[in-house]
Amino acid sequence: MTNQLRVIISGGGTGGHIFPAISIANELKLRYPTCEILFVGAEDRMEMQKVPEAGYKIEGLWISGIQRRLTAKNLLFPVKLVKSLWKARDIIKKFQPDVVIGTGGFASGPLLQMANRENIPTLIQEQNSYPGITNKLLAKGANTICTAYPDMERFFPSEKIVLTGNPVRQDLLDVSSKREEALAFFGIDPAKKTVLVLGGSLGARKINQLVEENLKEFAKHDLQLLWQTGSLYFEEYSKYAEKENIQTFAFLKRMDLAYAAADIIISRAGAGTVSELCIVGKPVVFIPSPNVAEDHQTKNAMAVAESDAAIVLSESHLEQGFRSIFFPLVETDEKMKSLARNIKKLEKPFATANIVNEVEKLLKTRR
Ligand SMILES: CC(=O)N[C@H]1[C@@H](OP(=O)(O)OP(=O)(O)OC[C@H]2O[C@@H](n3ccc(=O)[nH]c3=O)[C@H](O)[C@@H]2O)O[C@H](CO)[C@@H](O)[C@@H]1O
Repeated sequence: MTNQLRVIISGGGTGGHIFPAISIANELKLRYPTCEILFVGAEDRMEMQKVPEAGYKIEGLWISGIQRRLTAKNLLFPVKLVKSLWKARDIIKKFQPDVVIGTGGFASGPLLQMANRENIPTLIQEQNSYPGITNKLLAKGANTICTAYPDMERFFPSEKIVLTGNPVRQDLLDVSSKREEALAFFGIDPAKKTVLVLGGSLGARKINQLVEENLKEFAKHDLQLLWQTGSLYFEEYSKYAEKENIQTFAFLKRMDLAYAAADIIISRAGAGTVSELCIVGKPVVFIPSPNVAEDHQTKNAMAVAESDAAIVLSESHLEQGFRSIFFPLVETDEKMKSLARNIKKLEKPFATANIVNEVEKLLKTRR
């Protein structure tokens, strides 16, 4: 290792892989202010915008996942993979990292694969209770595997696993002190309850439809909405923002303030969001996406619900279940408070620090 620490972090495709990567980078910068950090992502995905916004350099690989159907994209996959492996090797040779960290998503595949070949130590971070395909493939070559859920020995070699929790951005750690700032930022009425609606980093069509169908009910209960539609659906739903008490967002840049303003949250159950909601400590109604591998969002949400710390509604029960559960809940202060108290007990605020401790252990082996 040279004097100046050099780290490559690779992950992306969705916010669920990008934001953990950025949190780890921020913690590294805090401990090693002069360290050089390079991100590697997939050329046309969200990380190419979010990472520079967070102040880091990123290089893109021409890579995507394999679709389950036979498509033109699939036919291109082997070509993309070979080109990405070459580019990953060039990046590694040029940047000379001391350690490479992967947070999941397709770009981390070729990058960590090449790092393994060059004998550079690698650490992977798995956010979910059911691992993504890239991390499953990379586990064999990785030195350390940081997980957020117990019992991951089913998927990964047990001697490499360290249960750390999911990294959460530093600015989300103290939302309780930001209530006033948040109300002013969104210009909302402190006398009314605020419902924050989250569809995950890409937005959720089903949740948007649910909110649209219930707009009159929200108004009847005097609730104001901060509604993250996702950029794909923003045009369709932004028209409602002309109504009083409704604000729509393609993507919320100040999640800290959105969480701080909320009295209750309706949300998808992506692993990162679940970890953040435990730290935020507010009542949550989860509507897990049924369209993810092994139904892992339901497992993420159920892990919280088992401690009486959140309500879980499956998409197939929304029509019968949502109105009869959500609106009475908003009006039952005791239940709202107990959900908030219980979810807070599940927080893991030191996950990022623990992951960087593991990175440091790997660096020592290299010295
Ligand atoms: C459809 C899909 O494949 N979802 C997966 C994806 O979810 P997704 O990309 O939605 O990821 P998460 O729920 O884990 O994290 C979302 C992140 O985006 C941030 N955020 C979200 C909305 C917004 O407007 N602003 C903002 O900053 C959240 O604060 C959070 O940090 O990755 C997760 C982690 O691997 C998985 O558990 C999910 O199943």
